[in-house]
Amino acid sequence: MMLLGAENLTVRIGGRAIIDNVALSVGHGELVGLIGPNGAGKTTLLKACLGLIRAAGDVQLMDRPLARMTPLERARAVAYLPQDHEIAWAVAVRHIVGLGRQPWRDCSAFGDYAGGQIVARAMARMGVEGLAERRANTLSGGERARVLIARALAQATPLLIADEPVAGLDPAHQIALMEVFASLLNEGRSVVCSLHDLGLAARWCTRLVVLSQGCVVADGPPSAVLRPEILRRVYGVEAFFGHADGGPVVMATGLSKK
Ligand SMILES: Nc1ncnc2c1ncn2[C@@H]1O[C@H](COP(=O)(O)OP(=O)(O)OP(=O)(O)O)[C@@H](O)[C@H]1O
Repeated sequence: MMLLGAENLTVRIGGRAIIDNVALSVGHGELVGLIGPNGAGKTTLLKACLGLIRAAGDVQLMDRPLARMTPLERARAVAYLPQDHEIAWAVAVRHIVGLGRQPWRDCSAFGDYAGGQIVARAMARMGVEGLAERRANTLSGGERARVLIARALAQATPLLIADEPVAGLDPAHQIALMEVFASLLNEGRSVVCSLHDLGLAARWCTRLVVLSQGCVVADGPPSAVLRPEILRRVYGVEAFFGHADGGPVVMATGLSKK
């Protein structure tokens, strides 16, 4: 079963194809990094896969047409972390994370017990247990991001779609987050996340999809995708490629000569 299957996906805004005939499929146990320059269409593609914007083409979630799923069915299939990490409400962090349980409210045979455990686990995974009673609108940017990721984890969906989840996180929290994502794969769950950090993409993702001007220009394992000619063509950068303990290292070192 595919968790996500998108075909012939096209998004037109103001007469321009922002997403141009894209195919994207995600199976179980994949950590897919969506990379590409600013304005390539990453956010638009993720939103189209979630049914959040109008798109032509076919999207299936767990082998079912997205268009025919109810909002509740969608919420049980996929969790979404938007790029904007705003929390306007002055409510306790544990309530924000608890919102992730909303799609499952009526189906626990044990009342709130199982849901409470899942919320606690999600907060522990993201290291925000100590913030449980804090008002969410008093958090730092990085804390807010981690709380919202915990909320998405509490939704306990097979698929998590995260738009730039590491933005605003310090290096330790970036790595911790990628470790959390990787740990979901053992449970058969999958993550699709847009990333700007090629080093994280190289080291943690099982697969990279490169978007450029609304088109997928590469799709494969990081070692096949993060090649000098692709980075030069797509980003206009030269990069350092190396190896360190535990995996590959990629870092943009300069702009390519025009
Ligand atoms: N509602 C809209 N109206 C006009 N243009 C739009 C709209 N939404 C997106 N675009 C344009 O579509 C293109 C793709 O935007 P998108 O946000 O998907 O890119 P992105 O790859 O996520 O970029 P970034 O890395 O900067 O976040 C951009 O040129 C953007 O200006």
